[in-house]
Amino acid sequence: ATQIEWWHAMGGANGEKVDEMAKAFNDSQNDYEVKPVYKGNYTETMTSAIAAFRAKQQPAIVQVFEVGTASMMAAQGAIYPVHQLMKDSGQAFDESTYLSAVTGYYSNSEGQMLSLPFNSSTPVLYYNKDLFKKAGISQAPKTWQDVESVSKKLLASGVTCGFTTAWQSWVQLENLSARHNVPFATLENGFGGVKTELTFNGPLQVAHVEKMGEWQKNGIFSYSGRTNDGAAKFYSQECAMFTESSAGLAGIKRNATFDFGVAELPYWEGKVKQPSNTIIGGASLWVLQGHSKEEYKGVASFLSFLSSPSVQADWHQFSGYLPITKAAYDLTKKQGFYAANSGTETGVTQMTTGTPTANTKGVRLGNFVQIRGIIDEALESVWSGDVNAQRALNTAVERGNAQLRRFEKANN
Ligand SMILES: O=P(O)(O)OC[C@H](O)CO
Repeated sequence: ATQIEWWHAMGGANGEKVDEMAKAFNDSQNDYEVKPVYKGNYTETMTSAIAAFRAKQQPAIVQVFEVGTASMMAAQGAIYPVHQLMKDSGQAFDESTYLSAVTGYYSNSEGQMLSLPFNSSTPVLYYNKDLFKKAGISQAPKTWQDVESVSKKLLASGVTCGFTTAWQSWVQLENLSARHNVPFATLENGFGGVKTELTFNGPLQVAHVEKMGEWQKNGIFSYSGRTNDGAAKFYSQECAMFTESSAGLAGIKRNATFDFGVAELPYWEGKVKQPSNTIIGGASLWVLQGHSKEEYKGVASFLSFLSSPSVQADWHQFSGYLPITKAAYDLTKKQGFYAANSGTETGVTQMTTGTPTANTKGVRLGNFVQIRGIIDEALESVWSGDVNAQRALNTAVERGNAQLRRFEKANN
């Protein structure tokens, strides 16, 4: 069989599921063998793929997080656009069967899909129902004001921390901005071109980060690191709430020894009438140039397999990643999964309510990996009490804009 390498960043429960999916594809036919290779976290996987490409050792498929999207789109000689691959391989491929809220992010200006949004997510709030009960709280928080008042009750009942967060830039700045229909960057958050400039140092973001700085001091918030390390504090019941990707679900289901609920990402009451949709995260599968026609036929067949309603629905239900096709969503509904597993539809409805605006389609920036690092440093300087929110965000905007100008120069 023709071998196809698939580099990915899925660890833990979702990593095991990835192996299972590749095996199911391999067992379903005799021509191709997909070999999934775990390359570390998202940044490590992307860095390895770039290095491998330079050394002409690149895999046929690589999973790249949403942060790397603009860079991948710009790497024209290195990628094989998925819509083109499907056409060249004679695979049936209808872009309209995918959820537009998801595919819009990974399509070019002509609406053609450049990568396959294999695992798209959006952030939600997980909460520990047992600890809530003990503290006499009967409702999940809807607003950040609620998060504060609920946390005070939790702390009074003996809980160590109100909430922690995963992916602080994604949840507490990128999605915070979208939820309040406020720009994170100019030119439609970067969708409008490489001349985009960061704007996340506005009044909404500054007030939120300032508040979180205060909460870090009084125990309402507890910082846990840049990716999803906060999960450990939620599992151990140190923190009663956790803002994290919808795909945190697989790990929580496996590790939580308590009853938990899923609520929508909070918003600030008084700062927006109706909160807007949250935005996309997770990753997509990019096909890289430099392989044989036969391998590409296998890749196309594998991508069709991954998009098929039963495989998609199973992956969505197991992981908490969004269903990428309407058929997978309908199938999940028909199977009674949402009704039987309360909270599992939260991410989907939150992501697809209302019509996306220029501020809520997503964030697509060049050198975003570096910009996330700059934002992480800025936020950490606030959590440690060294710098105030306004100054920290001003500095991050200034340093981030320098990264954007560098990208503009290289890609204009
Ligand atoms: O945990 P994931 O895979 O949903 O990804 C979350 C963020 O989008 C990473 O940038």
